[in-house]
Amino acid sequence: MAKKPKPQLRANLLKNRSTRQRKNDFTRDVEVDADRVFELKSSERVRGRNEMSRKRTISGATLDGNRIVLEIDPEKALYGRVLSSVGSTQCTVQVEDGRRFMCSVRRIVRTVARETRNAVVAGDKVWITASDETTGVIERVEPREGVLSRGHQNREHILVANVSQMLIVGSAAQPNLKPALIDRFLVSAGKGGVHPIVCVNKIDLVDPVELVSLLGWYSQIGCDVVMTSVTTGYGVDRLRQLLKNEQTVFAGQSGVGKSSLLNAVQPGLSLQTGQVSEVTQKGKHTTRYTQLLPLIEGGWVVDTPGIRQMELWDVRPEEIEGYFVEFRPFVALCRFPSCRHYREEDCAVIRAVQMDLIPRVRYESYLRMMLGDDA
Ligand SMILES: Nc1nc2c(ncn2[C@@H]2O[C@H](COP(=O)(O)OP(=O)(O)OP(=O)(O)O)[C@@H](O)[C@H]2O)c(=O)[nH]1
Ligand SMILES: [Zn+2]
Repeated sequence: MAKKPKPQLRANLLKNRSTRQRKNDFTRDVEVDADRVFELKSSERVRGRNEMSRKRTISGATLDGNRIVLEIDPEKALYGRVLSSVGSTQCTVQVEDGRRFMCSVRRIVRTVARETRNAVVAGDKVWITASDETTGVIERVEPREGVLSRGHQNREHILVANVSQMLIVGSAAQPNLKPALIDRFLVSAGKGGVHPIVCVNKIDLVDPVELVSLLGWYSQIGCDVVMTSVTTGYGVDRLRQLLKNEQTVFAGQSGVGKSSLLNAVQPGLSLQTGQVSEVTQKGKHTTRYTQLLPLIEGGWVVDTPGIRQMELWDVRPEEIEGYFVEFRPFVALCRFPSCRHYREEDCAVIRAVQMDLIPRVRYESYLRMMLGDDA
């Protein structure tokens, strides 16, 4: 039987390396599709075609709607998850049967990625072919859901992909609970499209009744809420249940007990924090990178310094209001459509705060974020 020809896809690719250019060999229809695929920024689109883009034929790819899908060999390919990616070239992938492979990335995978730097990131679901027992090549990256990133648009740096929830850890005391910080993390979770869980640890140090009203508010705006004490073991089982089969990023200020909680959930977990030595012109540095820690009961957690310090995640001031979900019923009632709910006349949000329909702590968090006061 004649061998089925490999599907071919002609696409207008962002030029990411300088090889020969082909001119005048495009068809208009495909070109439009390809533009959609790459969602070129308008600034890039107005540049001369020869400067920024060129035509290429990709063998072994098909178009699924707007997306280029790279062909894989179903007999050979293994499905897995990227546990860590150092410099986006050396990726550790754990496949479904639990084996781990150190993988490089097939060049075409970078070529079809919208941004080469983010072609493969920790958390990605990928198809690989094994070269031997311990090494392999990444052949395809599945579409991402729940992406935590830093920076904007074409300067975006994706920290971790396919996160389903964020565990926002605070401590009842030592250090004191900081609702403003919890609220910042909530905005980040909202922006990344991941479900928030508010965890208040060290409840052995206070009377839990003091926390009920605040935590009630968090529960009302759709967060899961859990109180824990690593010292007494209170709440640890419930936390373990919340983490099971989920992809969870740990966030929270230093000293609140994130590492202690990880170890309480699964002994030894927090010791696995990733570290690499990097030699640069300024000498040798130790860089910690994003690493997924698989849970024995299913799912995985991410606990990385870069992700813990969420103040790095830029959210524009005018975006913030949208992440304070309890403001929503009132925003439309403000006199000015552009109301920032700060000093404007006839602001329905401020009225709602005065009537205790919106908790004052949440409103204060909003103002701090909107006005850029991180103190
Ligand atoms: N009383 C009390 N102390 C706790 C509890 N959980 C953690 N601690 C203590 O709090 C301190 C900080 O805990 P860590 O687990 O290192 O906190 P962390 O959030 O990982 O801190 P960073 O690594 O700096 O981000 C340690 O001395 C822990 O023993 C708790 O539930 N109750
Ligand atoms: Zn207003």
